[in-house]
Amino acid sequence: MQRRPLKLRTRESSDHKGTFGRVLLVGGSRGMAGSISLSSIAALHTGSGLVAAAVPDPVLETVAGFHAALMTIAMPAQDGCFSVGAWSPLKGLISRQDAIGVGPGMTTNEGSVAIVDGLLRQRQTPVVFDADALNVISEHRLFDDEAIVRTEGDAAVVLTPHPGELSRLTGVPASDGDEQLAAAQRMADRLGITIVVKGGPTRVTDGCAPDAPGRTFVNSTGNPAMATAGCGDVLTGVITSLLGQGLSGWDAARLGVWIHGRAGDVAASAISAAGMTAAHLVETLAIVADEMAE
Ligand SMILES: NC(=O)C1=CN([C@@H]2O[C@H](COP(=O)(O)OP(=O)(O)OC[C@H]3O[C@@H](n4cnc5c(N)ncnc54)[C@H](O)[C@@H]3O)[C@@H](O)[C@H]2O)[C@@H](O)CC1
Ligand SMILES: Nc1ncnc2c1ncn2[C@@H]1O[C@H](COP(=O)(O)OP(=O)(O)O)[C@@H](O)[C@H]1O
Ligand SMILES: [Mg+2]
Repeated sequence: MQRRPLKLRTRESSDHKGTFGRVLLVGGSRGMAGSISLSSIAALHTGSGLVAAAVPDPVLETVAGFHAALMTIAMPAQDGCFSVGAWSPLKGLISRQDAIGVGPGMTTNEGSVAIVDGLLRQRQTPVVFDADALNVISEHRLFDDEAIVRTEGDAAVVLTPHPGELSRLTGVPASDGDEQLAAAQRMADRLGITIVVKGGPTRVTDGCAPDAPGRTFVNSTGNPAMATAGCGDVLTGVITSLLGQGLSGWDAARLGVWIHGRAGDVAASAISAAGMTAAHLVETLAIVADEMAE
């Protein structure tokens, strides 16, 4: 089996939905309802017990229509996106979640800024920041504030930038892969977080182990068929699910990119490199998910 980084335990008869975590995906907007739906369904297909999507009210029915098992929570909206009034009800949901994933399809409007800033300042629930959540961090330089640095005992923070998002976060051009990884390692060490540098191959770097600064994992799965809309949104749901199942940021990110790439490899050979979409990826994820525990 291609260098799986770690192994999940197998399921037992005494297990129940709570055993596998309750997670919340936050994102979506009119025109980008699919992104947060892919993240949410990916969390279900990675084994979460309970998954809800907190979305702007106008897209709730669209998101809910993607999967009967998915719960949806309507948030205050303006022009089809989160309004600044969305942070208050969302804040009230945090303590009940085992993990949160935020960013896919949310846009970088003022409602998104309030949500991302608030999720960065809380320390009790693990959070994956992806897509427009990363763009909000870049545009408003939220990482300049030392108050968001994670220390021992704080819940995990995992970032999942593609090279374009990482370029906005670090100022290092997407064309300079090695320097982008070095900048990500420095950022992970400074902030005490985990960063998934997506691409071919994907690398994971982590600053949470005092005795192993900048530790890095190079993923051995995945392929260019995954260069298609929504495949990163799927990964957000995978890592959120594994955080919700009790894994650390380092473990959830490494195992998450590994099983995500495995699903991409199986889907590409079953469908075709050009024809595969994120919809195929998220379905194949459900088929290969047990490889995390075999
Ligand atoms: N169905 C949906 O609702 C979808 C919504 N999406 C959302 O759309 C928003 C914008 O995300 P996008 O990623 O599409 O747009 P971005 O503008 O953030 O990133 C796309 C650009 O980033 C650069 N880039 C990305 N990967 C690169 C690489 N490996 N090497 C060099 N340059 C690279 C390229 O310039 C590319 O045009 C996000 O919120 C995302 O979640 C997308 O995920 C697509 C699907
Ligand atoms: N050439 C490639 N080889 C391996 N994986 C790839 C390749 N191109 C893209 N991917 C993977 O596909 C995903 C793309 O993420 P992203 O650009 O955020 O997609 P989206 O935002 O559209 O969902 C990442 O997980 C990335 O690692
Ligand atoms: Mg993306």
